[in-house]
Amino acid sequence: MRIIYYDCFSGISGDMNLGAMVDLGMDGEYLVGELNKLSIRDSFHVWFEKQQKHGITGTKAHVDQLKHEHAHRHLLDIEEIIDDSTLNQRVRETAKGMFRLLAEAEGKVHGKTPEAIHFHEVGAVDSIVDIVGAAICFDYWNVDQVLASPVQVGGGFVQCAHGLMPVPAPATAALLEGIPIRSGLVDGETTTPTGAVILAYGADRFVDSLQMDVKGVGYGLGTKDFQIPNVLRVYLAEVEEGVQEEAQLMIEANLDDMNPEYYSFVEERLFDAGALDVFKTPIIMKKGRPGVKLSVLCETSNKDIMTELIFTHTTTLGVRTYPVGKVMMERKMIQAETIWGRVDVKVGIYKGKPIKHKPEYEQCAAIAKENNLDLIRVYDEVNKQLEGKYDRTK
Ligand SMILES: O=C([S-])c1cc(C(=O)S)c[n+]([C@@H]2O[C@H](COP(=O)(O)O)[C@@H](O)[C@H]2O)c1
Ligand code: NI
Repeated sequence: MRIIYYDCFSGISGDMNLGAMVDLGMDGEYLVGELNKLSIRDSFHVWFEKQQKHGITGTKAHVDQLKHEHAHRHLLDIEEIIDDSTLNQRVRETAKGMFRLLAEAEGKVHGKTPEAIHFHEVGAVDSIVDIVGAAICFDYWNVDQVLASPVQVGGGFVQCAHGLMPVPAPATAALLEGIPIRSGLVDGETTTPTGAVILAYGADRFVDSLQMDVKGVGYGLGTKDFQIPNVLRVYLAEVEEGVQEEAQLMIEANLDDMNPEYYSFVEERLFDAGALDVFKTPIIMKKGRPGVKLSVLCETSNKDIMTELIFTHTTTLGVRTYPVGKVMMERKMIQAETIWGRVDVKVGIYKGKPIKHKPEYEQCAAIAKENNLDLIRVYDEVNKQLEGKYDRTK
């Protein structure tokens, strides 16, 4: 499987992304030619330059604004600009999808609907170039999956049109919901709303570590200078199809003196903080005492927060930790149209072949309750609808 892996140790912004893509081998002239399909082509000049940061040679993308503008665009204005272009449909849909996500994040922050949002900085010409450019890049590389590392957001405060904003800026924080982030490596904004939306929309998965066969590496240089190299690294790589082995961590504690009511409380906290799994095993401890082994599977980088939660919310005085390899089948979601409505179905893919599927339990249970049916009948109907929809032998 061909992938692009975003290594966001110093975050991501729209121009760092464009620079990294050209550095990875995308023809800069092709990218500029595609961007010139926008009706606002006379308002910008995009060019690329090889530069160094901390001795790392990479590509700096320059987006010069040619006309002074005070345009405060709404989502509909931007959708119109994109639709008026001669860009291919996939690029137009991706770019509009990213702007909608951005508008939803801004809407959440400013208490407005996405349509009512008055984009200022994030709707300026350079943001349109960065986002449409990102859509052109995704279309150009046409990889099977886009993966990314946890995202460094930086720290401190940033000056923007709203005034001083905490880093990550609120729109960035809203866009990064559900995405693993790291903060505080530098005093400044390493990830902007535009960078965040590229990952929030474009990345299929976020992983701490990855086994890959690297085919190319590109560095996109940022504008600011930090103590760390302000660059975005991207890899073009092959990963083995069907199975993915990731290094994760198991944290365990044996408990024999805890109020049973505390378990669900700590479990909820652990899941909220990003635990990948939490489970309990009955055990017999010394002196014949019955107890419970609490096991928490998590990303290695979440060790401290998980340990703190276990120490704070259980009676244990210590935990055991050990690295585990987690082998995952590739998954894809498909839909089954049943007589009671649509049901999502997870398909497990091994070495490129779909070999099993599982209807989403919550949706089947809701249908069973609403229609006074037994669950087996609902599962049978979903399975019937999927017959011939995917071929297990291919
Ligand atoms: O323009 C708007 S509404 C805006 C909102 C926010 C919020 O977090 S809300 C933040 N910013 C800042 O503007 C610059 C530009 O970001 P790009 O993504 O266009 O590079 C950046 O510092 C944002 O934090 C703008
Ligand atoms: Ni804003």
